[in-house]
Amino acid sequence: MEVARPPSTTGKFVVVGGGIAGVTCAEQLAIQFPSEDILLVTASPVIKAVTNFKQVSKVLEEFDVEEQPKTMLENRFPNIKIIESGVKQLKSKEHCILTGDGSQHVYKKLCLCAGAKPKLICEGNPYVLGIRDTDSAQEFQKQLTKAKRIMIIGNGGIALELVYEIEGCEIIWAIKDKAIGNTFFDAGAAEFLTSKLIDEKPEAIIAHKRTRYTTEGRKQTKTGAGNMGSALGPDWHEGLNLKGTKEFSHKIHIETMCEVKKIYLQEEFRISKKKSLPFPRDHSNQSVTTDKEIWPVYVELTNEKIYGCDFIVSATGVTPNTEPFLCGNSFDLGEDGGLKVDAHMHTSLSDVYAAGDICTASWRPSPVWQQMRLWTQARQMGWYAAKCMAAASLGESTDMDFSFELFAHVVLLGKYNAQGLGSDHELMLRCTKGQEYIKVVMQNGRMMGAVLIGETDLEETFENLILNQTDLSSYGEDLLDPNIDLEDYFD
Ligand SMILES: Cc1cc2nc3c(=O)[nH]c(=O)nc-3n(C[C@H](O)[C@H](O)[C@H](O)COP(=O)(O)OP(=O)(O)OC[C@H]3O[C@@H](n4cnc5c(N)ncnc54)[C@H](O)[C@@H]3O)c2cc1C
Ligand SMILES: NC(=O)C1=CN([C@@H]2O[C@H](COP(=O)(O)OP(=O)(O)OC[C@H]3O[C@@H](n4cnc5c(N)ncnc54)[C@H](OP(=O)(O)O)[C@@H]3O)[C@@H](O)[C@H]2O)C=CC1
Repeated sequence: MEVARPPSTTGKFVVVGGGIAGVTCAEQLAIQFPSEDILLVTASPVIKAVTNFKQVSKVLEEFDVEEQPKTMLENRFPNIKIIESGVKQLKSKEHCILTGDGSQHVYKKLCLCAGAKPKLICEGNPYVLGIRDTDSAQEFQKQLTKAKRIMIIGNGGIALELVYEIEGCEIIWAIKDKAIGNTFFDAGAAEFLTSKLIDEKPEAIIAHKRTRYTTEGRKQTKTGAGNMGSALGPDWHEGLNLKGTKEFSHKIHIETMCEVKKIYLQEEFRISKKKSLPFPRDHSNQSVTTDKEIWPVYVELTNEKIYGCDFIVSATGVTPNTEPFLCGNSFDLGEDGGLKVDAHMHTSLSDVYAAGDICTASWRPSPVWQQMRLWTQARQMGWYAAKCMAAASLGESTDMDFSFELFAHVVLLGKYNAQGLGSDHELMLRCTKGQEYIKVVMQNGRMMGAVLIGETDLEETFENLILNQTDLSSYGEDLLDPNIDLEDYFD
């Protein structure tokens, strides 16, 4: 009897992942090698493409991201062949990958761009949700329409956006830090934002002006059970109705400096005979009042408070999605579990590159750059990985891309939170309540980073000051004097 043999391909370049990093990498390879077939293997039926890209200044960039059917990419680049199947195994010694549909694809150079997945506070609990892709965002929306109260854990990008966006549902927001938004802002910026929480949505304040995100036919793009879609991005909640069962707009209570100690399901909680707290309206009698409502799930915090809720959102960061590639391969991994890459986006395995959320940048970074798992960096890394793969295959050398000279993301520049600068730095602030918040981080008279919230028009000037490491000691505090037009001085 004849046994059907799995299809097999041989390509010079194979890219895994249909997110920003993988698609940008495949596009660049397709441009550089128009007569070669570039194989893009992805688990999701839709891909993420960068459109309307504009270099605003040396490092600041503006672009839109579109979720598109894969045929659109193949039409734009006829030499890109997309295979919709998840990689199950990497056989790095044989230079091939095996996919879920039973095929085998041989590569000369491979770039892994399989993204990351939510790092949940508790795996396998149906009341603990993470948000990553279109499917998980829709599941969250579905649960929210039935909810009266939810708990949000985490103090990063997703939590910050959710607390502003959700309406008609009580939110208990539990954070490890003293102030909100710690991943992106310091306490001063957080206070500026908190005072606005009541009257304005953050987009108006943080001005997500550099990236826009659109989906084509969101409903038709389900990835199906078990398959991971690519990560969402700015405006991901547009088109989702983030409304609970109640009529009010926002009701948020923040519990600071605490973590989750234990999660009880309803029955476990009943047996434990512990008491849960109502939504805190009056802090003075919080300790004596108990919640009469029966909730599906209860969360005990490390500050001993217990709240019942409909479900919990674990917005507690991501873990690089390395699992399908590790078996039988001795990759060097970063502390965060990502595939370590060198200054040429090359992993520790021969001819295997990585870019985007899956990788951990392990080169010696510029003093004003750090890795953050963001869209902007996924695009830059995908583009640069393609450049390095092309150069290596042509026997040419490459210089580190300029985008890694200075960290720049929306309103944040360089070491905006004095990351890694030790105690030997100064902060200067200019804040006009409700209008602008400007912070600069100075070290030895040089600007190392900045936060610019509001219409400050200082982005380019500050970018130049940081990149050039101009000696600003003679200006002292006048640097932020609103009567001095900095642009005239330094542009
Ligand atoms: C809710 C949310 C909001 C965000 N908002 C912002 C924002 O405002 N600004 C910003 O800069 N960043 C934002 N981010 C972060 C940003 O989306 C990610 O950093 C970026 O998209 C990562 O791109 P990537 O290509 O590395 O990975 P992903 O986009 O995760 O793509 C990974 C791809 O790999 C595929 N894949 C996975 N496993 C396999 C496998 N085994 N075989 C084949 N294919 C596989 C997936 O299907 C997917 O196509 C947000 C993230 C989330 C979750
Ligand atoms: N506007 C933007 O740029 C946005 C970007 N994103 C990106 O999407 C990805 C996922 O977002 P998100 O989940 O918010 O991740 P982030 O990495 O932004 O934030 C995670 C937050 O959770 C905290 N945390 C981690 N573990 C625990 C724990 N066990 N208990 C309590 N708190 C914990 C972290 O604190 P600590 O750091 O102290 O560990 C941090 O405050 C990230 O890559 C993020 O950058 C998402 C939305 C918007």
